[in-house]
Amino acid sequence: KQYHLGMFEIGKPLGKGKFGRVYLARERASGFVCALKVLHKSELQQGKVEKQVRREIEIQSNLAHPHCLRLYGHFHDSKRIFLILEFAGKGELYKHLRKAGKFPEWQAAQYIAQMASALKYLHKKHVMHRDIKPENILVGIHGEIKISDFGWSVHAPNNRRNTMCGTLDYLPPEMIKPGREENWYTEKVDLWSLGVLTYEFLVGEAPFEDTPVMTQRRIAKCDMSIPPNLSPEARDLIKRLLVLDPEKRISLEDVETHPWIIKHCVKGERAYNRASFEKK
Ligand SMILES: COc1cccc(-c2nc(Nc3cc(C)[nH]n3)cc3ccccc23)c1
Repeated sequence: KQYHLGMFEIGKPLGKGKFGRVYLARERASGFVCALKVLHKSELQQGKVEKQVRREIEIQSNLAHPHCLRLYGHFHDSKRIFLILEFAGKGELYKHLRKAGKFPEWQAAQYIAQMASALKYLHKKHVMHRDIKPENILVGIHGEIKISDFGWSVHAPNNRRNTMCGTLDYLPPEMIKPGREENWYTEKVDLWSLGVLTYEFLVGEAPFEDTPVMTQRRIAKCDMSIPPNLSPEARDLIKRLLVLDPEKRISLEDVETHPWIIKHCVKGERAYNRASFEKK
């Protein structure tokens, strides 16, 4: 389907990302509400990210999962590239996290269960995201989360060439330690980042947060401490995700059936608790 700007009614600007602005938009013909991300070709050239944007479009337009932000289509004019994206009504997760400071365990567990489901879907398609962090997660109108910004996602396995920018907090050891052997890494990098995300949801700051040099050193040694007020189940899951050896990290299937997730996410469990509560 061919799209062009005239097909859309542009609404309020939602915000500015790193390489573009995002507007609320509505397709005139269908009335369908979406988010229109406008990227300026000149800025992409300066930032040397055209390839990344092409990859983001290629990968994200082939994804269809409730917890991955949909890319419905794209088009361009002489100066700009337009991405027609799913609209997530409650905006950026990291703003909710900063406002709340940290999330209660039941909320964090629901988010991590949704992330595990999305990552399972991506990994089945041999796509690794490589940039899982609160800034790249949006919240839908029903409070469900959506992984967005697939700019760093690639087909696994991969040998990192392009330099990483932004925070180091979420990088796994195998992506920072210049290995003697080729630093080939797999989608298991997303498991490490899931562990960092779980920690940050529950503690309010990342486990290796420090100066850039210290962060790298602490990641390479998995030097972090889990505050005592976390439940034993939450601590256990974090420790099974933040493992230096990628092959020894807990699998996404085991994350989904982990006691911490079951305790907070299985409907039966909640209904059971409520039922037993009402009986008293
Ligand atoms: C930097 O702040 C930014 C940047 C870009 C978008 C938002 C934003 N986005 C969305 N939803 C979206 C965005 C996309 C690509 N799909 N759905 C909703 C919001 C609601 C309140 C404030 C802000 C919002 C913020």
